[in-house]
Amino acid sequence: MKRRSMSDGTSDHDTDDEHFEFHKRHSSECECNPSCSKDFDGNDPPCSEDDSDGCEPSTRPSSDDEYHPSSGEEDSDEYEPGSWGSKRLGPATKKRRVSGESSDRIIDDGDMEVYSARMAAYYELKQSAVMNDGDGYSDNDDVLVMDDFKMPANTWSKLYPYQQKGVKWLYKLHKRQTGGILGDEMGLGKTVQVIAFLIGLNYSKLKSTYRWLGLGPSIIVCPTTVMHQWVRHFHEWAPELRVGLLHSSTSYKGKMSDFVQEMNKCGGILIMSYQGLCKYENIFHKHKCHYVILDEGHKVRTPTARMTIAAKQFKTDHRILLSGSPMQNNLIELWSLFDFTNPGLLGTLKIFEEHFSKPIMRGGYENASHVQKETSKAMAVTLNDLIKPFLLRRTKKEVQNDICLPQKCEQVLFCALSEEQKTLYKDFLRSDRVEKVLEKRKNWFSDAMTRANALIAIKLLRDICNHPDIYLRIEDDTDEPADIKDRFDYKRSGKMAVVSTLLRIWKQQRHRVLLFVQGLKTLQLLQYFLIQHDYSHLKMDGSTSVATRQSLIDRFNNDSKYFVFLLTTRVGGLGINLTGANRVIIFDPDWNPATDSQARERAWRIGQSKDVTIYRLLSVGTIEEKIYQRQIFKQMLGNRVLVNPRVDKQFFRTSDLFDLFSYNETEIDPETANIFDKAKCVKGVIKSCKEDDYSKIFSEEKIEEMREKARQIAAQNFPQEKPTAYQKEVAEERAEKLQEKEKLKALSAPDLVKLNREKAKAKEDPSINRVDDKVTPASFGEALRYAEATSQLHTELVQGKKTPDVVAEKSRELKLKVKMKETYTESFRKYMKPDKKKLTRKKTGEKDCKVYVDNSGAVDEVKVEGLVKTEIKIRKKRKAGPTESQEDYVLRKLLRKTSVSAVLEHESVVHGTSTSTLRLQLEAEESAKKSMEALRRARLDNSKWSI
Ligand SMILES: Nc1ncnc2c1ncn2[C@@H]1O[C@H](COP(=O)(O)OP(=O)(O)OP(=O)(O)O)[C@@H](O)[C@H]1O
Repeated sequence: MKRRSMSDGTSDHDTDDEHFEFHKRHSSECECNPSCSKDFDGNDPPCSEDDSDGCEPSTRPSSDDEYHPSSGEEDSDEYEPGSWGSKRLGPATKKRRVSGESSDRIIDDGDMEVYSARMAAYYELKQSAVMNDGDGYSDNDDVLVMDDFKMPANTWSKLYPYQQKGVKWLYKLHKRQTGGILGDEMGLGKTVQVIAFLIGLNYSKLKSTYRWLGLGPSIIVCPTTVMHQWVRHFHEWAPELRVGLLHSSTSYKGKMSDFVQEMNKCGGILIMSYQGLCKYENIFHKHKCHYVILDEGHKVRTPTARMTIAAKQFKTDHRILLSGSPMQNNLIELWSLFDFTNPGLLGTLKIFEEHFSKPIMRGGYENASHVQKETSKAMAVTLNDLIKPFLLRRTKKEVQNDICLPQKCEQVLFCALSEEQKTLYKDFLRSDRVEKVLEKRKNWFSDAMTRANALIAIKLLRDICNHPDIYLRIEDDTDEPADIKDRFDYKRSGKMAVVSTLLRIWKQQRHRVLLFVQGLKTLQLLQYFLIQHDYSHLKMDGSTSVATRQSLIDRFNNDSKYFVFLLTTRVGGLGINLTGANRVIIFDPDWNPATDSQARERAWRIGQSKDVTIYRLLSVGTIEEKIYQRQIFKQMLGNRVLVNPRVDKQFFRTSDLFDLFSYNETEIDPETANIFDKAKCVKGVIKSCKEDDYSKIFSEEKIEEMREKARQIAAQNFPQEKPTAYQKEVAEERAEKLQEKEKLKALSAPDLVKLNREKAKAKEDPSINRVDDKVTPASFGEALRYAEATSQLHTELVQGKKTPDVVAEKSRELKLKVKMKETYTESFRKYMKPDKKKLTRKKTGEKDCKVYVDNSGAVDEVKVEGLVKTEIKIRKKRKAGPTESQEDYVLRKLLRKTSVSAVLEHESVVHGTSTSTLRLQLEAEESAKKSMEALRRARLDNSKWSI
């Protein structure tokens, strides 16, 4: 049998695929290596795809920790030949990069020459008036934030109020010489808060316990993909700080040990990747540093992983961890994060596991006794109280008043398998491979071989769910035919057929899409599909070189010609800003709920101006449903500890292997929808809107484009010497709209937020309306009617049907009525409702074109057939039909025309279910007290305890 070769050092490490290949090649019985510890939920093996350095040692989950992290990591620490020693930037390149001319790549300050040139350019700019950028602050103004902690006023003023609170919180930790977790939801500006805090430290010149004045040398560890984003943020917010990359893409030219020393001496900031932690640990552990900040710090959630151990070795008094998803799979992970920031706070791992992790987890199962449930709750309350001072977490909902984000709608789509997939799925479940796994199901978790076999079997089931080709190509093990791209048939996959419908509609609606997938092979097939359909797209996975990732991101965000960004969840899902898109598809679920949430948050974050819709696709009745259910379990567990420990939540019972290796063909009623019976589940067909409610089908731009086309045809067929008042009005309106669009494009993120806030305010207060450029107390409806009536009077004046005097008199009357806020009378109505226009259809002679002309002879409306599939009728003001949003329209189409059988609202699944339990508080509290006592003892014994 021929095998496809393993990926080389620079390939994607973000998929299960290599892992699978590894098993296939190294196993005997079912070709699986029993020593591999990747657990049932997709945890990391030593050979894990995410960890090219082999940072992760074997970690064996205990049976109680049924759900462990999935291999979270995203990338290889790609090596560019000749870096460190030989990579040189020509002076021209340097100059261009420093001056910020069109350059794809962001360059760090590793090379002293580059830094000096950047500083020279910066000071030159600062001298000029440009730097007094209208904030109302001069460069010398500062703000006394608290105690002696100061900050330049123009930085402080740019922070949102909740961010200012975040900076104060960081300073409080600093004063107490303790660490903490900044756990704000993704996209709320954790990076910005940390940089502002560091600017403050630098600016305040406070004395530290060590020899540094202000800010000393600091280290930021982050995912490889966002290293350049950090550099960019520093250059924007703290241009004077020297920031170097401890990575092959740095501009430094010498040995890395010299580089670390140089940066340490000059108090610079080193940015490095998690892979770098293992690679360079011997170098940076020699130096003491002021601050160590772990961005996406949940990466150190596995206590025994090498990168976790390396992170905990830094010589520093101040440790900050940033993570939008601090708890992902279980409580041990939370322990590991606090063990980095506040060593000893949660006792030893053993004590924590026994007294917190297990009881809280057990009480979460559906079959837990009342005592277990109450104990779980009491322990969660205790744990929540313990960590509260060291964890700051704000959700987007909580700070909505500050940031005014547009709406987000997140749905789970249950897609049926295609007939071919169903056959493959059922055959596989009946195969020897599955039988062997199930034979040993009693001890499957403790037996490495069975666990590994189960993992492979699950992987294959997931492959079938994605597309038969992925599975068949592995099973047949034939060479990839050259014409696979052309022969590829997406319809053989139920989910891909749904993607096809979604993309078709979204293309019409002019939305832009992030398409996230887990595996490389699925990614490849989806790319074939995009090419076949001529959808312009970009792609990013682990094989994309680190240095070009940021420029790809920028390209997508800034160039609307790209319709789809195809990404692997692990590479594209972490830390980056992709606000250019407003539609997200998560093609297959990850065991780790945070992986999918992180992906979705790339679009719904500060800087997004449009409403965002997210679709998670699940193959109904299959393993994917089970994975999703476990995601919810984990998410509820996280909420119990981090959000509200007092709330009862209905969890699941522990799983049986049979449960995972089963297939429920009932497509109409997905199991998940039944479990979360209180969640909003849309089954069947949504009430339809009027077919001609085109605003739901086409984007505003598209409709405007069609209108324009119609106008052009009308103008050709009915040339008029003078434009009518209506036409003038329309032209003016159009010009205004265009201007507004241009303005919006030029707005910065905070200005956009400000604008959104004003709009939201105006929506809330219907009494604020502008008539004749004055704010009137009239209701919006009245103001509109007034505007219509005035416009009608004006038309009649132009047509010579009324004299100027009469029009002026009537206008005055109208104005008066609006101002007096009267309900409109008969006489008023007379003006408001102009006679119905008698429309006559005229033959234009041009094919596919109908023009309607009103009785005054003016072209009222043009209908162009064939321009788009459906006839477009754009009448003036149509009475609003049943309000169907674009999302409802899409769902209706999916339910009617594709294999989607049901839709669940994700948020209502996570937050909406509850069951009442008997309260056995006394026993629970007693148990909680005992655990606290054990923890106290553990703390005393723990030599690491430092607070
Ligand atoms: N006060 C602000 N003014 C302008 N832009 C801001 C501000 N705060 C945040 N942003 C912008 O919001 C976006 C998200 O910020 P950032 O990347 O820091 O979020 P995050 O919380 O670190 O997200 P994640 O958890 O996904 O990494 C960035 O583009 C950032 O520039």
